[in-house]
Amino acid sequence: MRIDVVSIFPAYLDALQLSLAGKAQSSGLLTIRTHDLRDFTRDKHRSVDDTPYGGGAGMVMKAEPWGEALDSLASEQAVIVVPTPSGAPFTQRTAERLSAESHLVFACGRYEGIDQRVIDEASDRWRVEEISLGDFVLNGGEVAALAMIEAIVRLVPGFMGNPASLVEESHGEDGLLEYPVYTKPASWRGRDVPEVLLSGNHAAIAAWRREQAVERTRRRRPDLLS
Ligand SMILES: N#Cc1c(-c2ccc3ccn(Cc4cccnc4)c3c2)n[nH]c1N
Repeated sequence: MRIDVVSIFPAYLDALQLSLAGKAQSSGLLTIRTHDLRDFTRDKHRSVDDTPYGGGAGMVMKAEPWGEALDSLASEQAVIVVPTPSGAPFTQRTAERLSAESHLVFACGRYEGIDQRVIDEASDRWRVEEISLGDFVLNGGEVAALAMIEAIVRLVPGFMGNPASLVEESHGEDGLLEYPVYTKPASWRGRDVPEVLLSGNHAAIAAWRREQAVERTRRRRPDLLS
């Protein structure tokens, strides 16, 4: 999989070179490249924003640099992912679907957003997905792109050292939240690991974990049970 990320703050995405993403890149599973939108400007001030038509507060990202950037970076089979507060919710299903793609181009906006004509023109040439990380307001798309990319690349076959760790996950196939987890020591500050987890009785452990997952989901995310 190839991922290109375009931003006026490309250094925001440096974290992707760490941890698993960095390892996957060295193994050839994944190529992640970040790009500065200003490198696609043609004026001496390297302008990327201007005042909004129709008035209103803030600035809007100019169409020209984005057009040049997508022309240069997006392959025919690319999916253009546009993080935006007005997008469709990003879910585990979204991550699963995008993890099957060969090329993703993340367009990270700032200010009040990107000139709509960029999205409209791109939609005539590529698959475009406007996606929101959640119902809260960020100052730009970079943090959302980081989260989405991490959720996506960990599902790429061969990426996670132990694929089994992908099986029992919160928001996984059964739609429940994850059960509580414990490790050594068996007793810590007077708090003991639940006996069943030390029993070696795998059926009882599985039943306890399911019960915990259902109870946790009922308390924290009743919407997942409806
Ligand atoms: N995904 C996602 C997001 C964003 C987000 C993503 C991209 C941009 C580009 C600019 N802003 C600021 C801005 C703020 C308010 C209105 N319009 C724009 C962005 C916010 N905010 N919250 C999310 N879940």
